[in-house]
Amino acid sequence: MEFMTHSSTFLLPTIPDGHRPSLTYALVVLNQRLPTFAPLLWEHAKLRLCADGGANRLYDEFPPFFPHEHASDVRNRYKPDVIKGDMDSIRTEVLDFYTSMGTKIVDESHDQDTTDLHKCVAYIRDFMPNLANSNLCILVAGALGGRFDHEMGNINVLCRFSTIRIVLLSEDCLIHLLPKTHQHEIHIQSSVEGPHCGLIPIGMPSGKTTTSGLEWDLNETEMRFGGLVSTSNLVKEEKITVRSVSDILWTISIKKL
Ligand SMILES: Nc1ncnc2c1ncn2[C@@H]1O[C@H](COP(=O)(O)OP(=O)(O)OP(=O)(O)O)[C@@H](O)[C@H]1O
Ligand SMILES: Cc1ncc(C[n+]2csc(CCO)c2C)c(N)n1
Repeated sequence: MEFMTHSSTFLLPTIPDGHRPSLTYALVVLNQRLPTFAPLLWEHAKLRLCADGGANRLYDEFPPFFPHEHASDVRNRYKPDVIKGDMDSIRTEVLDFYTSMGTKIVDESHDQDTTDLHKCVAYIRDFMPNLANSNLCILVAGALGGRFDHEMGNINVLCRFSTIRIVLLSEDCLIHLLPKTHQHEIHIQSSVEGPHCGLIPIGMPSGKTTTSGLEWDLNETEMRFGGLVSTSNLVKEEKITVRSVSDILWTISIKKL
Protein backbone atom coordinates (compact mmCIF):
# COMPACT_ATOMS: atom_id res chain seq x y z
CA MET A 1 0.00 0.00 0.00
CA GLU A 2 1.32 3.44 -0.95
CA PHE A 3 2.21 6.16 1.56
CA MET A 4 0.42 9.50 1.48
CA THR A 5 2.22 12.37 3.23
CA HIS A 6 0.56 15.29 4.93
CA SER A 7 2.17 18.53 6.09
CA SER A 8 0.51 21.81 7.10
CA THR A 9 3.11 23.96 5.32
CA PHE A 10 0.26 26.21 4.16
CA LEU A 11 0.32 27.61 7.73
CA LEU A 12 3.93 28.77 7.22
CA PRO A 13 4.84 31.98 5.37
CA THR A 14 5.28 31.73 1.60
CA ILE A 15 8.92 31.91 0.51
CA PRO A 16 9.43 34.29 -2.44
CA ASP A 17 11.20 32.39 -5.23
CA GLY A 18 11.62 29.54 -2.79
CA HIS A 19 11.40 25.92 -3.86
CA ARG A 20 8.04 25.03 -5.36
CA PRO A 21 5.58 23.44 -2.92
CA SER A 22 4.66 19.86 -3.77
CA LEU A 23 0.92 20.65 -3.71
CA THR A 24 -1.16 23.16 -5.67
CA TYR A 25 -3.55 24.94 -3.31
CA ALA A 26 -7.05 26.28 -3.91
CA LEU A 27 -8.84 28.31 -1.21
CA VAL A 28 -12.56 28.35 -0.42
CA VAL A 29 -13.78 31.15 1.88
CA LEU A 30 -16.93 30.21 3.81
CA ASN A 31 -19.53 32.36 5.58
CA GLN A 32 -18.12 32.03 9.08
CA ARG A 33 -15.58 34.09 11.08
CA LEU A 34 -12.30 33.85 9.17
CA PRO A 35 -9.08 32.77 10.87
CA THR A 36 -6.46 35.50 11.37
CA PHE A 37 -4.13 33.53 9.09
CA ALA A 38 -6.64 33.70 6.18
CA PRO A 39 -4.39 36.19 4.25
CA LEU A 40 -1.58 33.61 4.45
CA LEU A 41 -3.84 30.91 2.98
CA TRP A 42 -4.74 33.39 0.24
CA GLU A 43 -1.03 33.84 -0.66
CA HIS A 44 -0.55 30.07 -0.93
CA ALA A 45 -3.58 29.56 -3.19
CA LYS A 46 -3.52 29.58 -6.99
CA LEU A 47 -7.34 29.63 -7.23
CA ARG A 48 -9.61 31.46 -4.76
CA LEU A 49 -13.35 30.98 -4.36
CA CYS A 50 -15.99 32.36 -2.04
CA ALA A 51 -18.97 30.17 -1.19
CA ASP A 52 -22.00 32.52 -1.40
CA GLY A 53 -21.96 34.50 1.90
CA GLY A 54 -18.22 33.79 2.18
CA ALA A 55 -17.83 36.81 -0.09
CA ASN A 56 -19.30 39.01 2.70
CA ARG A 57 -16.58 37.68 5.03
CA LEU A 58 -13.83 38.51 2.54
CA TYR A 59 -15.31 42.00 2.05
CA ASP A 60 -15.88 42.69 5.77
CA GLU A 61 -13.08 40.82 7.56
CA PHE A 62 -10.00 41.23 5.36
CA PRO A 63 -9.64 45.03 5.77
CA PRO A 64 -9.31 44.79 9.61
CA PHE A 65 -6.40 42.33 9.10
CA PHE A 66 -4.54 45.35 7.61
CA PRO A 67 -5.43 48.23 9.99
CA HIS A 68 -2.86 50.62 8.44
CA GLU A 69 -4.37 50.39 4.96
CA HIS A 70 -7.54 51.80 3.42
CA ALA A 71 -10.31 49.17 3.30
CA SER A 72 -10.77 49.83 -0.43
CA ASP A 73 -7.07 49.10 -1.14
CA VAL A 74 -7.34 45.78 0.72
CA ARG A 75 -10.56 44.86 -1.10
CA ASN A 76 -9.02 45.68 -4.47
CA ARG A 77 -6.03 43.44 -3.66
CA TYR A 78 -8.02 40.41 -2.48
CA LYS A 79 -10.31 39.69 -5.43
CA PRO A 80 -11.75 36.15 -5.58
CA ASP A 81 -11.61 34.29 -8.90
CA VAL A 82 -15.09 32.84 -8.39
CA ILE A 83 -18.15 33.29 -6.16
CA LYS A 84 -20.40 30.26 -6.30
CA GLY A 85 -23.45 29.14 -4.36
CA ASP A 86 -27.18 29.55 -4.12
CA MET A 87 -26.65 33.28 -3.60
CA ASP A 88 -29.11 33.74 -0.77
CA SER A 89 -26.54 35.13 1.69
CA ILE A 90 -24.24 37.40 -0.33
CA ARG A 91 -25.19 41.08 0.09
CA THR A 92 -26.06 43.05 -3.06
CA GLU A 93 -23.29 45.65 -2.51
CA VAL A 94 -20.74 42.82 -2.15
CA LEU A 95 -22.01 41.02 -5.28
CA ASP A 96 -21.93 44.31 -7.22
CA PHE A 97 -18.41 45.13 -5.99
CA TYR A 98 -16.83 41.80 -6.99
CA THR A 99 -18.83 41.65 -10.27
CA SER A 100 -17.35 45.04 -11.19
CA MET A 101 -13.88 43.66 -10.35
CA GLY A 102 -14.29 40.81 -12.85
CA THR A 103 -14.94 37.93 -10.45
CA LYS A 104 -16.80 35.05 -12.10
CA ILE A 105 -20.24 34.60 -10.51
CA VAL A 106 -21.83 31.14 -10.66
CA ASP A 107 -25.43 31.20 -9.43
CA GLU A 108 -26.73 27.73 -8.63
CA SER A 109 -29.87 28.75 -6.76
CA HIS A 110 -31.77 25.93 -8.52
CA ASP A 111 -29.81 23.34 -6.47
CA GLN A 112 -31.13 23.26 -2.91
CA ASP A 113 -29.78 19.76 -2.17
CA THR A 114 -26.04 20.45 -1.97
CA THR A 115 -24.24 22.99 0.20
CA ASP A 116 -22.35 26.00 -1.12
CA LEU A 117 -19.06 24.34 -0.08
CA HIS A 118 -20.04 21.23 -2.09
CA LYS A 119 -20.75 23.46 -5.10
CA CYS A 120 -17.33 25.14 -4.77
CA VAL A 121 -15.42 21.84 -4.44
CA ALA A 122 -17.27 20.50 -7.52
CA TYR A 123 -16.25 23.68 -9.42
CA ILE A 124 -12.57 23.22 -8.49
CA ARG A 125 -12.73 19.53 -9.43
CA ASP A 126 -14.18 20.36 -12.85
CA PHE A 127 -11.79 23.32 -13.32
CA MET A 128 -8.69 21.17 -12.84
CA PRO A 129 -8.31 19.21 -16.10
CA ASN A 130 -5.76 16.76 -14.70
CA LEU A 131 -7.05 16.33 -11.19
CA ALA A 132 -5.31 13.01 -10.56
CA ASN A 133 -1.90 14.46 -11.48
CA SER A 134 -2.44 17.96 -10.15
CA ASN A 135 -1.55 17.33 -6.51
CA LEU A 136 -4.44 19.61 -5.66
CA CYS A 137 -5.23 20.50 -2.05
CA ILE A 138 -8.32 22.56 -1.20
CA LEU A 139 -8.04 24.75 1.92
CA VAL A 140 -11.40 25.72 3.43
CA ALA A 141 -11.38 28.81 5.68
CA GLY A 142 -14.17 29.30 8.23
CA ALA A 143 -15.31 25.68 8.19
CA LEU A 144 -15.59 25.08 11.94
CA GLY A 145 -16.71 26.75 15.12
CA GLY A 146 -20.14 27.93 14.05
CA ARG A 147 -23.47 26.23 13.40
CA PHE A 148 -23.30 22.48 14.03
CA ASP A 149 -25.41 21.60 10.95
CA HIS A 150 -22.97 23.55 8.76
CA GLU A 151 -19.97 21.93 10.48
CA MET A 152 -21.38 18.46 9.80
CA GLY A 153 -22.22 19.47 6.22
CA ASN A 154 -18.61 20.58 5.79
CA ILE A 155 -17.31 17.25 7.17
CA ASN A 156 -19.70 15.45 4.82
CA VAL A 157 -17.96 17.21 1.92
CA LEU A 158 -14.71 15.48 3.01
CA CYS A 159 -16.57 12.15 2.72
CA ARG A 160 -18.30 12.95 -0.59
CA PHE A 161 -15.02 14.00 -2.23
CA SER A 162 -12.80 11.49 -0.44
CA THR A 163 -10.29 11.25 -3.32
CA ILE A 164 -9.53 14.99 -3.21
CA ARG A 165 -7.30 16.48 -0.51
CA ILE A 166 -9.47 18.94 1.42
CA VAL A 167 -8.49 20.64 4.70
CA LEU A 168 -11.19 22.25 6.88
CA LEU A 169 -9.80 25.13 8.94
CA SER A 170 -10.83 27.39 11.79
CA GLU A 171 -8.76 29.69 14.00
CA ASP A 172 -8.25 26.80 16.42
CA CYS A 173 -7.86 23.56 14.49
CA LEU A 174 -7.83 21.75 11.16
CA ILE A 175 -9.49 18.54 9.98
CA HIS A 176 -8.82 16.30 7.01
CA LEU A 177 -9.65 12.79 5.87
CA LEU A 178 -7.18 9.91 5.91
CA PRO A 179 -8.43 7.58 3.13
CA LYS A 180 -8.23 3.86 3.83
CA THR A 181 -6.57 3.38 0.42
CA HIS A 182 -3.22 4.66 1.79
CA GLN A 183 -0.91 4.47 4.75
CA HIS A 184 -0.35 7.96 6.12
CA GLU A 185 2.68 9.94 7.25
CA ILE A 186 1.78 13.20 8.96
CA HIS A 187 4.73 15.59 9.34
CA ILE A 188 3.95 17.88 12.25
CA GLN A 189 4.78 21.59 11.82
CA SER A 190 5.30 22.08 15.55
CA SER A 191 5.80 25.85 15.29
CA VAL A 192 2.19 26.27 14.14
CA GLU A 193 0.24 23.13 15.09
CA GLY A 194 -0.27 20.62 17.90
CA PRO A 195 0.07 19.17 20.41
CA HIS A 196 -3.66 18.34 20.76
CA CYS A 197 -4.97 15.96 18.14
CA GLY A 198 -7.60 13.31 17.46
CA LEU A 199 -8.58 10.45 15.17
CA ILE A 200 -12.32 10.17 14.60
CA PRO A 201 -14.35 7.50 12.80
CA ILE A 202 -17.05 8.79 10.46
CA GLY A 203 -20.46 7.34 9.79
CA MET A 204 -19.62 3.82 10.92
CA PRO A 205 -17.21 1.93 13.18
CA SER A 206 -13.70 2.48 11.84
CA GLY A 207 -12.36 -1.05 11.92
CA LYS A 208 -8.74 -1.66 12.87
CA THR A 209 -6.48 1.40 13.13
CA THR A 210 -2.77 1.44 14.01
CA THR A 211 -0.70 4.58 14.73
CA SER A 212 2.79 5.63 15.82
CA GLY A 213 4.03 8.91 17.27
CA LEU A 214 1.05 9.66 19.52
CA GLU A 215 0.87 9.77 23.33
CA TRP A 216 -1.96 7.20 23.14
CA ASP A 217 -1.21 5.10 20.06
CA LEU A 218 -3.80 2.74 18.58
CA ASN A 219 -2.81 -0.85 17.94
CA GLU A 220 -5.24 -2.60 15.58
CA THR A 221 -7.89 -0.72 17.56
CA GLU A 222 -11.52 -0.31 16.46
CA MET A 223 -13.14 3.07 17.01
CA ARG A 224 -16.87 3.80 17.06
CA PHE A 225 -19.32 6.32 18.47
CA GLY A 226 -20.67 4.70 21.60
CA GLY A 227 -17.25 3.10 22.13
CA LEU A 228 -13.70 4.42 21.78
CA VAL A 229 -13.01 7.62 19.81
CA SER A 230 -9.47 9.03 20.01
CA THR A 231 -10.03 12.59 21.26
CA SER A 232 -7.67 14.61 23.49
CA ASN A 233 -4.68 12.70 22.12
CA LEU A 234 -1.24 14.38 21.93
CA VAL A 235 1.48 14.34 19.25
CA LYS A 236 4.71 13.00 20.72
CA GLU A 237 6.93 12.81 17.63
CA GLU A 238 7.55 14.94 14.55
CA LYS A 239 6.18 12.19 12.30
CA ILE A 240 2.88 10.41 12.96
CA THR A 241 1.95 7.30 11.00
CA VAL A 242 -1.62 6.03 10.60
CA ARG A 243 -2.98 2.91 8.91
CA SER A 244 -6.68 2.06 9.02
CA VAL A 245 -9.10 -0.26 7.24
CA SER A 246 -11.62 2.62 7.14
CA ASP A 247 -11.53 6.28 6.17
CA ILE A 248 -11.03 8.30 9.37
CA LEU A 249 -10.68 11.97 10.28
CA TRP A 250 -7.42 13.52 11.52
CA THR A 251 -7.66 16.70 13.56
CA ILE A 252 -4.91 18.79 15.15
CA SER A 253 -4.94 22.06 17.11
CA ILE A 254 -3.54 25.23 15.54
CA LYS A 255 -1.30 27.36 17.78
CA LYS A 256 -2.20 30.96 18.56
CA LEU A 257 0.17 33.45 16.92
N1 LIG B 1 -21.76 28.87 11.08
C1 LIG B 1 -21.10 28.15 10.16
N2 LIG B 1 -20.23 27.18 10.54
C2 LIG B 1 -19.55 26.46 9.62
N3 LIG B 1 -19.69 26.66 8.29
C3 LIG B 1 -20.54 27.60 7.86
C4 LIG B 1 -21.28 28.39 8.77
N4 LIG B 1 -22.06 29.25 8.06
C5 LIG B 1 -21.81 28.99 6.77
N5 LIG B 1 -20.91 27.99 6.63
C6 LIG B 1 -20.37 27.45 5.37
O1 LIG B 1 -20.33 28.49 4.42
C7 LIG B 1 -21.10 28.12 3.27
C8 LIG B 1 -21.80 29.36 2.75
O2 LIG B 1 -22.60 29.90 3.80
P1 LIG B 1 -24.01 30.58 3.53
O3 LIG B 1 -24.45 31.27 4.79
O4 LIG B 1 -23.89 31.38 2.30
O5 LIG B 1 -24.88 29.26 3.27
P2 LIG B 1 -26.47 29.08 3.19
O6 LIG B 1 -26.69 27.87 2.40
O7 LIG B 1 -27.08 30.36 2.75
O8 LIG B 1 -26.80 28.81 4.70
P3 LIG B 1 -28.24 28.69 5.39
O9 LIG B 1 -28.32 27.31 5.89
O10 LIG B 1 -28.15 29.69 6.52
O11 LIG B 1 -29.26 29.01 4.34
C9 LIG B 1 -22.02 27.00 3.72
O12 LIG B 1 -22.29 26.10 2.66
C10 LIG B 1 -21.18 26.31 4.79
O13 LIG B 1 -20.26 25.42 4.16
C1 LIG C 1 -33.24 16.16 3.33
C2 LIG C 1 -32.84 17.58 3.08
N1 LIG C 1 -32.53 18.33 4.18
C3 LIG C 1 -32.18 19.62 4.01
C4 LIG C 1 -32.18 20.17 2.75
C5 LIG C 1 -31.89 21.63 2.62
N2 LIG C 1 -30.63 21.97 2.01
C6 LIG C 1 -29.58 21.15 1.98
S1 LIG C 1 -28.27 21.85 1.13
C7 LIG C 1 -29.16 23.26 0.87
C8 LIG C 1 -28.55 24.41 0.12
C9 LIG C 1 -27.90 25.34 1.04
O1 LIG C 1 -27.26 26.36 0.31
C10 LIG C 1 -30.42 23.20 1.43
C11 LIG C 1 -31.42 24.29 1.40
C12 LIG C 1 -32.49 19.35 1.64
N3 LIG C 1 -32.47 19.81 0.35
N4 LIG C 1 -32.82 18.04 1.83
